[in-house]
Amino acid sequence: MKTVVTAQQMRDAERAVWDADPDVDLMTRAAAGVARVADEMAPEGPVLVVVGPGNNGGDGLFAAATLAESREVLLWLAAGRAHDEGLAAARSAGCREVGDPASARARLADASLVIDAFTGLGARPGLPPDVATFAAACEAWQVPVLAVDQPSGLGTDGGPVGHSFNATVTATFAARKPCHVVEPAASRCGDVVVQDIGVPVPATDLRILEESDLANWWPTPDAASDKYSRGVVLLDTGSERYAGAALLGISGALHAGAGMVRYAGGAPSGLVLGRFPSVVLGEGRAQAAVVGSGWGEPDEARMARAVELGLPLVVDADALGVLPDGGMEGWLLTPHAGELARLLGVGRDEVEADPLGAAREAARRHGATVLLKGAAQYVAEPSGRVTVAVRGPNWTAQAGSGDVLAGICGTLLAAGLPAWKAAAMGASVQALAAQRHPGPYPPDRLTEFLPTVVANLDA
Ligand SMILES: NC(=O)C1=CN([C@@H]2O[C@H](COP(=O)(O)OP(=O)(O)OC[C@H]3O[C@@H](n4cnc5c(N)ncnc54)[C@H](OP(=O)(O)O)[C@@H]3O)[C@@H](O)[C@H]2O)[C@@H](O)CC1
Ligand SMILES: Nc1ncnc2c1ncn2[C@@H]1O[C@H](COP(=O)(O)OP(=O)(O)O)[C@@H](O)[C@H]1O
Ligand SMILES: [K+]
Repeated sequence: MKTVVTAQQMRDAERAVWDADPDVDLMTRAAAGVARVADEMAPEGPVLVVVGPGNNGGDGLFAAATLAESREVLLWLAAGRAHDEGLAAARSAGCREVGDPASARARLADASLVIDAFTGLGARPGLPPDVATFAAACEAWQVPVLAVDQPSGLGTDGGPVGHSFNATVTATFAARKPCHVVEPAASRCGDVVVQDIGVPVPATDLRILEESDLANWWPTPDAASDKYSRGVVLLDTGSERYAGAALLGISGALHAGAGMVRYAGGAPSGLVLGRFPSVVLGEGRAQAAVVGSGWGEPDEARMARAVELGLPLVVDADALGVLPDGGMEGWLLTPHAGELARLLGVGRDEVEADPLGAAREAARRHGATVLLKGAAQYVAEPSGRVTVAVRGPNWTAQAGSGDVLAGICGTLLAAGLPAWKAAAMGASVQALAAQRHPGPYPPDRLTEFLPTVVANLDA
């Protein structure tokens, strides 16, 4: 798991380092990391550095000075002022300056790399018009962009995206910031490289899951295991009309390694058994249940029966419209952005502009864990802690992916994992399966890759 820190948390962590040793030179370390990544991205050709007025520009200037030892480096002082010592170092290393925005844009024709060192932790969202035009030109001409700390124009802590750089690679320091992992900003960051600059990272309430976590936590049976101890998951999903949802959820549950899958939903039993003969029909002892996928409509009576089971529930799709008033501790709600908007009584655009805030609010209000599904997937707990799942390729945006995911999460809940882990691991393993088996595969085919992905998880 990797911690994500806000701008303020990062500044506090840096201050603690300086308090301990006032002479420590964090900027030199940061700049060295930037220069290294720049050389890896584009080993030769002119580099154009967009220099802002603060320390982010300072990082860019010291990196420029290093790069100028072996290649042509141009500076655009886009704010008209710049970090004094950094500028002196870059000038004495032989960097040349472009005088105005039009000349900077003209140099894009032969630049092999643009380094965006306009703003970082001190950024106000948005860009001055000249810089916004330049950023758009980089995108239009497909010039690789290395963003220092973050693409300028984004708010460090996330939020709506206006004019900003669209980075190929972002080199950040000590830890990722919310803009690197939370949409819509995350999609502007490209590959995020974290440079260690000797600033210890504090624990926070936002973190991202990694493959090694899956490897360490995946419930693996041992000699003492039997089908019951591994976890029985009950699915009350599907209907005559949406029978496929039942098959998809069952496939997810079985391929994630359920000890037993019971099916007590509305899909024809012949269809279920014809496809999955190991499924046991009807209710019975179980450790977790999955409800809502493919019901076709919110159904209060069906929800009431599920509540009576007294099990931790995965609540998906139509069942999200008939949540009980309370008593959902240990449950997992799995809305996509539209369903979360309905839960909160706000517009979908509001959820999309602040997915983290929306997921946290729903978890707090309902006293349950919330997995907000989409390109980036966030698992919010009632305490406010959020875990971001491993990201998958965008072709998994297809009907049925959510049904499969609910089944996977059901299996993990039944195996005894807490709801946040079941959700973050379930979403991540589905993403890894899609990453490792480039499709597009339909969601049920993708479930067949889950066992090999689990068997080969890299610790
Ligand atoms: N802390 C450390 O020592 C370390 C920090 N490091 C580096 O320093 C970075 C933080 O530096 P920082 O605090 O100087 O802020 P920075 O991001 O350069 O921006 C502030 C300036 O930008 C301006 N400005 C803001 N938004 C704007 C906009 N939309 N449009 C136009 N202007 C805008 C703003 O103007 P003002 O708000 O004053 O009008 C102010 O002048 C950090 O990200 C990392 O790269 C590393 O070296 C490691 C050690
Ligand atoms: N942009 C995207 N990139 C990658 N995966 C996505 C994206 N959007 C959605 N998904 C996938 O689709 C799932 C959500 O599916 P959902 O809308 O609930 O489908 P359904 O209800 O039809 O099964 C997510 O969990 C994720 O796996
Ligand atoms: K930047």
